[in-house]
Amino acid sequence: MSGKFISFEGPDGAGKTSVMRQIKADLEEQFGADRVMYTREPGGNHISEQIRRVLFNADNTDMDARTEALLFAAARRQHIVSEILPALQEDKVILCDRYVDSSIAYQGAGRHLGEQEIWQLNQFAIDGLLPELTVYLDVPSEVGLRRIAEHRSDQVNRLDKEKLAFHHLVRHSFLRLQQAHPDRIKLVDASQPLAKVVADVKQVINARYPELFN
Ligand SMILES: Nc1ncnc2c1ncn2[C@@H]1O[C@H](COP(=O)(O)OP(=O)(O)OP(=O)(O)O)[C@@H](O)[C@H]1O
Ligand SMILES: Cc1cn([C@H]2C[C@H](O)[C@@H](COP(=O)(O)O)O2)c(=O)[nH]c1=O
Repeated sequence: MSGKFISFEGPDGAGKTSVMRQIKADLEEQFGADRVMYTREPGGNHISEQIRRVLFNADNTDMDARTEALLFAAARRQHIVSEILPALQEDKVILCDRYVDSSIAYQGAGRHLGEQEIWQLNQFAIDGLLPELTVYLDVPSEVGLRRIAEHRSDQVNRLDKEKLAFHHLVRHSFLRLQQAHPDRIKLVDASQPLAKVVADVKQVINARYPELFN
């Protein structure tokens, strides 16, 4: 098995955490815990986790949109260097909760900074590193936000609190990204029951990496 970089994307409440938990457990059963790494953006190491706290602090209502975009890119850079590159060197399967597509959708479209501008900004951070496979969990914004409101109201972050119009812009940006990069980004209908979503995600991963979930 050689290193594999798989990212998971989706609007808030799409079910990434729930799906990735199951995918990680099943891969660990197949290959052993030391061959699989779950990690998340922004975060995954002590520097990026500090940036995460600044980004999601509900008191930071006056944060400028470009500041926000730069902080996400900075957290991404550190995460690549501290987590992703070493895990690739160690031939692990990397399950990464969000990556550059989230910045394009949330900051580029949601914050009106421009998708191309955010892509350009992030080139310095990612230095050419893209996942081989991105699983995009698609769910209508209303459904995702309802799930969060019903089950996770204690953990609502600064971005979850944005208005519905913001979340619509984010989702449609993800859909455009998927259409522009159909080889890398695979769409899974995440409005289905969780077990079916997990089964569909496994199928998508297996299609790219036949040795996984065979
Ligand atoms: N397919 C599903 N059907 C119904 N409920 C679901 C489904 N997937 C996840 N949920 C529930 O929706 C809520 C949000 O799920 P989860 O935390 O996995 O989403 P997420 O994409 O990681 O969210 P966020 O982007 O905000 O971190 C949880 O309470 C979870 O139990
Ligand atoms: C990487 C990244 C994330 N975001 C947003 C998307 C979500 O609202 C939060 C992350 O929370 P989650 O529980 O980990 O899904 O941050 C963003 O706006 N831009 C980014 O680049």
